[in-house]
Amino acid sequence: MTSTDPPTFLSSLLGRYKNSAEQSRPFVTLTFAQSLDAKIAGRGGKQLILSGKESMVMTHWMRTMHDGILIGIGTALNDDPQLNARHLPANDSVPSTDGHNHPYSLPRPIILDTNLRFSSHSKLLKNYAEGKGRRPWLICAEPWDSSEKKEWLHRRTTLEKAGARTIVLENDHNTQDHLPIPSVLQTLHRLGILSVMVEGGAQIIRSFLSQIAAESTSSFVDTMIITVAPVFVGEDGISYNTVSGSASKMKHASTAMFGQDTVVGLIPTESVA
Ligand SMILES: NC(=O)C1=CN([C@@H]2O[C@H](COP(=O)(O)OP(=O)(O)OC[C@H]3O[C@@H](n4cnc5c(N)ncnc54)[C@H](OP(=O)(O)O)[C@@H]3O)[C@@H](O)[C@H]2O)C=CC1
Ligand SMILES: Nc1nc(O)c(N)c(N[C@@H]2O[C@H](COP(=O)(O)O)[C@@H](O)[C@H]2O)n1
Repeated sequence: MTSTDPPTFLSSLLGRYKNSAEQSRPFVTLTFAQSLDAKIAGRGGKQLILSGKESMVMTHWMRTMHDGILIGIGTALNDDPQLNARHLPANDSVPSTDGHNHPYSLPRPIILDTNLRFSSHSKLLKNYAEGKGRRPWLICAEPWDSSEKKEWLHRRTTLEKAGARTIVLENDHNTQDHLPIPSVLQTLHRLGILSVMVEGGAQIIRSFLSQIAAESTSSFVDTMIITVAPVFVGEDGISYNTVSGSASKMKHASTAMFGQDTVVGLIPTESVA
């Protein structure tokens, strides 16, 4: 392995993603970093850098191995993330594969944002405007209440002018509920996203775990990659909470150490390892 190759841990897990005509959704990797006491953020949602340098580099490799990277609007507003691969080694000998000014293939940022609360001053939009990142996609839904429509349309115009692409989900749901994961995935697949890395936060992780729990097999998550940092956050930290019925659907595939962090890979129970 050279410094310009992804870790074997990732290529073994994600090399299973082979597209076929029967596939109607992207391959899904659910991934996040947690503490020993299963917290993903600090008190009141304060962003915590739990991953050490080595596992953060691993996460950035993982980003380059997916067509899309999906987060919830809670994470987008709280963390103002960049979702790029800036921790990877500079390598001028590798040409950009996606027309942007960087040597690695960057995933498409995708934000589940029903009501278009995303900020037009976000780092994702700034990076896109500067040619340093892909155009972010916002998945949203029209409000059912017609009195909210005008404001919603105004926000949509503002965000599109700032560079975002808005994707309005078919109106088969109520905006009081979360965007339905199956239609989000089908829509992404139709738009050419064949693999997606789901990075969080807490509610998004919970929605995907609920989806796993609801199916007889894990037909919505192909791989879970969890970085466990050797720290305790304490009881006022934010947890995603386990979802009853999801645990038995995923089984251990491999574990690797990246610096001081333990990174665990899980695959659907019915898969052949
Ligand atoms: N340690 C780690 O690896 C990570 C930690 N984090 C942390 O997580 C925290 C943010 O988590 P949280 O506040 O829960 O926000 P999320 O990022 O999970 O976003 C939740 C919001 O997304 C929207 N949404 C739309 N569709 C769905 C759906 N199907 N399921 C769930 N949400 C949906 C909802 O807002 P609406 O109805 O308005 O659309 C919802 O309130 C931050 O503290 C961040 O630092 C985040 C990522 C990784
Ligand atoms: N792998 C990982 N380790 C942590 O310790 C984290 N806090 C996160 N968070 C996720 O990464 C996003 C920040 O990305 P950028 O550094 O801005 O590119 C954050 O929003 C979470 O999605 N991940």
